[in-house]
Amino acid sequence: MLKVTNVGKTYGKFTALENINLEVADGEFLAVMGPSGSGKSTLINVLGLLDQSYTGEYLLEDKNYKDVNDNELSQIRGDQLGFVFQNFKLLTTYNVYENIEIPLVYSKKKQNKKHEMVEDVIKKVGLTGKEKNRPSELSGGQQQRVAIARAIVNRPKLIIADEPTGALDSKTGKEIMEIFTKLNQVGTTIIMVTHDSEVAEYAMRTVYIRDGRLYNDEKSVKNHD
Ligand SMILES: Nc1ncnc2c1ncn2[C@@H]1O[C@H](COP(=O)(O)OP(=O)(O)OP(=O)(O)O)[C@@H](O)[C@H]1O
Repeated sequence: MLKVTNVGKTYGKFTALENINLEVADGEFLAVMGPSGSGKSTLINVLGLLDQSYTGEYLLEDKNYKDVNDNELSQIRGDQLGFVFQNFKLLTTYNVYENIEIPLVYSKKKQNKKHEMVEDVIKKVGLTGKEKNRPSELSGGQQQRVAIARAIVNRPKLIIADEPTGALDSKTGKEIMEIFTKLNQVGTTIIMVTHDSEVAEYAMRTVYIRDGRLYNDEKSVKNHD
């Protein structure tokens, strides 16, 4: 799915990522753990094609998008990637259906096909009957379900989730992780940032980031100190 080779990122004199090497296979479910400020979001921004100003090489499905312009990049993001964030990032004036439909707005698919795709993901995340509700009328867990439905409606190859359970109580968080597990079981590749080791257990593999460096296991992080 993707290969990161010797990637680095600086903000002025500050090194946020250093010599990152990472390969993620098709169908993997990877958790990225690390303390606050360790570089998790910075890494995810590179992987999600949201930040092009890094050094080293990042290949997504063997392609290097470093010199692609912003317009093309947002199209590639829309076609190939699905994003889920801690604070859901739903549009408050849109209802559930309209929020989920957003990634399909520029798609050339027929209207009835789009409708079918939206209804299909609404069913998958268990929100049937809530189509007309606004986000403010939903619980946190339901809002995250909307965000997941929006992330998967275009059938992306890769889902990038940044602390998807961070704003949820543990029971609701578990329900959300069960949705991710099911998506992974049907072949979706997932990269998830989390602070929570219980949440990371849903992933097949965990990598650790500390001071902008990536480690394959917790022991090697500790040995580094
Ligand atoms: N735009 C920026 N300008 C300068 N420094 C930045 C910028 N963005 C992030 N940083 C710094 O880079 C480091 C890594 O930040 P990043 O947001 O990737 O951490 P994180 O691991 O995602 O943290 P958290 O878990 O708190 O979200 C931090 O020390 C942060 O202060």
